[in-house]
Amino acid sequence: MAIRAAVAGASGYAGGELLRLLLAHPEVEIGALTGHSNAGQKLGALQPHLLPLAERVLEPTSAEALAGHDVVFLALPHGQSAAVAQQLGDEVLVVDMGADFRLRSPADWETFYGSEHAGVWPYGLPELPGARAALEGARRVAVPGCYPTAVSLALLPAYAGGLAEPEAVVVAATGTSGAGKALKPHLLGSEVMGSMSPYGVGGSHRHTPEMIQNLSAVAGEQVSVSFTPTLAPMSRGILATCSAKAKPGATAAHVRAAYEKAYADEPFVRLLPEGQWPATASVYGSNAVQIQVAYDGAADRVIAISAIDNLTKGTAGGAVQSMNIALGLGETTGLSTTGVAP
Ligand SMILES: NC(=O)C1=CN([C@@H]2O[C@H](COP(=O)(O)OP(=O)(O)OC[C@H]3O[C@@H](n4cnc5c(N)ncnc54)[C@H](OP(=O)(O)O)[C@@H]3O)[C@@H](O)[C@H]2O)C=CC1
Ligand SMILES: CC(=O)N[C@@H](CCC(=O)OP(=O)(O)O)C(=O)O
Repeated sequence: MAIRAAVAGASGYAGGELLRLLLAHPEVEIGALTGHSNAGQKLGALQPHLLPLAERVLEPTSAEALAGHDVVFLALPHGQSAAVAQQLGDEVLVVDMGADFRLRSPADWETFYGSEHAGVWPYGLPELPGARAALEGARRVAVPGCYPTAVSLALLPAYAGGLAEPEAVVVAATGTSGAGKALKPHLLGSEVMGSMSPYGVGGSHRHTPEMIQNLSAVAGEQVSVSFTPTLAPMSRGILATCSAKAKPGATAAHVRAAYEKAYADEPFVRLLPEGQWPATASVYGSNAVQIQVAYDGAADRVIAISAIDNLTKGTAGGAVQSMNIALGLGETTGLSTTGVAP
């Protein structure tokens, strides 16, 4: 019997990408689709690339509209998920693509999001140690932020292998879809085209505590992350350049071996052959994470670079991968590592 899935926030970028993936998922039947200001509109007017769903009408987001499904995906702005989730019952799988249940520290939540902490759910980054076990049979899942996905996977083998000092420096470029569909003056075409610019500098980006949470758990010691996001003139993609000083005794061979071992059996993470470098174009529309690592002997630093599609592995693909694990389906069902090029 098909798994019936509802999508709240179906008019947004994350909801749209999720629906693209669910349309190709062999076990899923798409149920209710809800929106907010666009409730009452046909999906075809808002997500014209989703032709099979063009005639579907968005309902207002409510517990009644989302009732009667096996899975409810929440692709809502931060702070909106808890109130909806608590009305849905314990037996339904709720997959939250927002930030509300990602952070373990209430103090971090309050500092970076400025509201009351809603709680913590099993974290939907299966590649982290222990994460798959926590997701199996779960009925609540917090999908990671897009930057924390790219950065955590880039640095995981370095910290798990004890090869890097606990002071990471990350500079990452992202596409404009990361900011969602709502109108923002700094995201007008004329501001973004032909230019790259930093934002959220100096430890102020809300994904910083999530990266610290992930990397510290892997390293077994507190890791600091100096994170600088930049906006690039592309619709999708994240390229994260991450580095940390090497621990004494680390060599290029140790670093390569640690990365090969960490990702040998991961279906979506690909350590590229030496000499090849990740590119956002190579993972466009795919659930793949491309990674390359180098040891810079002159600076004695480990340099790890990852590329993901922020909307796919960075959000909707991670949500589907987590759903598959939670429901006992094959983890890769309905997901692809094949991108679109050129
Ligand atoms: N874009 C990305 O790359 C990523 C996004 N996410 C997360 O996914 C979630 C959605 O982001 P995204 O799709 O980019 O954002 P969008 O702005 O594109 O979409 C937001 C969605 O939420 C609905 N919505 C807006 N306000 C409310 C409200 N007050 N109550 C209920 N629904 C509301 C909108 O409905 P309507 O249009 O009808 O008003 C729309 O469907 C966010 O939490 C975001 O952090 C996570 C990782 C990456
Ligand atoms: C360009 C841009 O603004 N990108 C977003 C990406 C974050 C994101 O979408 O993730 P969550 O909202 O799920 O945490 C940002 O930096 O805030």
